[in-house]
Amino acid sequence: MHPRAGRPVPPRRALQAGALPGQVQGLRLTESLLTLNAGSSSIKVALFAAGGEGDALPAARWSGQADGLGAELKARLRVRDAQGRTLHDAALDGDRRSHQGALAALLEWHAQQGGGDRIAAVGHRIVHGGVNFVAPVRIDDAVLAELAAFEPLAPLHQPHNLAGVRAAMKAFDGVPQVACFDTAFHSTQTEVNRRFALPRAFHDAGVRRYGFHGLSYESIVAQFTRLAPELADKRVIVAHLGNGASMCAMAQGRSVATTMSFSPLDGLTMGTRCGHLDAAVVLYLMRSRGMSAEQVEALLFRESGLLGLSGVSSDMRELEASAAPEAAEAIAHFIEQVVQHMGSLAAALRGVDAVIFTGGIGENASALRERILEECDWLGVHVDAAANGAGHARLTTPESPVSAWMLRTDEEAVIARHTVQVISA
Ligand SMILES: Nc1ncnc2c1ncn2[C@@H]1O[C@H](COP(=O)(O)OP(=O)(O)O)[C@@H](O)[C@H]1O
Ligand SMILES: CC(=O)OP(=O)(O)O
Ligand SMILES: [Mg+2]
Repeated sequence: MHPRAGRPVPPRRALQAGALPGQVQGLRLTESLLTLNAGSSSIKVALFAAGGEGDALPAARWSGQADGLGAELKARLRVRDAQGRTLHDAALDGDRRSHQGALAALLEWHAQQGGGDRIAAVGHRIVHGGVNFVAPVRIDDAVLAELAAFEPLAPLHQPHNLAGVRAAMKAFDGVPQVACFDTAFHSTQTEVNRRFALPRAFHDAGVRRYGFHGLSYESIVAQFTRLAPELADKRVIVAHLGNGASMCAMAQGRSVATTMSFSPLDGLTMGTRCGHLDAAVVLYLMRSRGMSAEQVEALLFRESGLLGLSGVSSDMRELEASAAPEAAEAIAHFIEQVVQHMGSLAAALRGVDAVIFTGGIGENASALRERILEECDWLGVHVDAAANGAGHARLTTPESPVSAWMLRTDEEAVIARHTVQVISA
């Protein structure tokens, strides 16, 4: 399947020692750059302006987020400045509720500003990098063609990621485009943890566990290294809980095991994805129910998870507000899966020193976080309900043997830093 499949992937530390997102060792941003991050229900775009003190990139001058994209949700586009003040806030209707429509709306808003920013580069989140892409890379036609081959493995992301590349190539003619991969962070895992128990030839052909949300995990490692350096160097489990959700076990800031695998379908219950599923269910659906590959894909990626369980919504805010018992059951399913995977990942690390929540749900749904933490009490995580409810960074009591934290992921800063490194190389 992949031409260079099977070649051992060299271990690499996701972040250079001492380099944190926002800091680029020995580099300086002299012109503006744009970052594009298409998630399964969102598009995030940020403009990093030229300047900054020393090697530090300034905070994004503005960041725009379109969320609630897709089927039944209320889509909105909001743009905020570096101080968090709202520059633009509008509902997205009709075609604008799609990823492409929302991106067009954002680029239009940017063009209307006429701020004279010369965009020196555009950095893109690309969800699937396969076997070959384990570091950020400048995009050309050959890279684009190779990345398009992964569209069937990440149907909710890769087509949007690559549409973003094409849109940016058109809007910013001749400007370098840089791909930053969700999968790259996990290239430090051992062969044992990257293998499915299939005949070896399949692994060599690229049928293996990749893992995703790597740019988010890099952001969390960098922030946690600043906040609690002694803990960041130990055994940490990060739960990235958003519309897509995964968890990662890390030792010394490097990925050891993660819940997503070949595609972003595996692991936890998600907004519209089923998470872990006995592969024989797929055979049954195709053989006994006569479903086509396209129908099975739609079922597992777009109609399952919280949406399928509740019949109400894929959006955690709507489920929390719903009185339907099915909505409560969907939330309970989500929590149970996080708790069970917490145990599994703690075993992968042979113990755990800290747990961190991030992502749209992990950062904002404090009542849900409290329920997860209570169920993890057996692991030595003793929740401080007041701190958790108040949205503090530290969520556990001072005596808790294992501490828990909430940190806001900043994939944009990671993309910006990688982009400066690639174009300066
Ligand atoms: N205040 C909140 N309370 C509960 N859930 C929230 C809140 N804010 C956002 N979320 C949930 O976060 C999820 C989106 O997460 P996000 O990480 O932004 O998405 P994506 O996976 O598309 O990047 C949605 O389920 C949304 O309901
Ligand atoms: C990989 C993935 O599921 O990403 P997101 O959570 O942004 O949809
Ligand atoms: Mg996301």
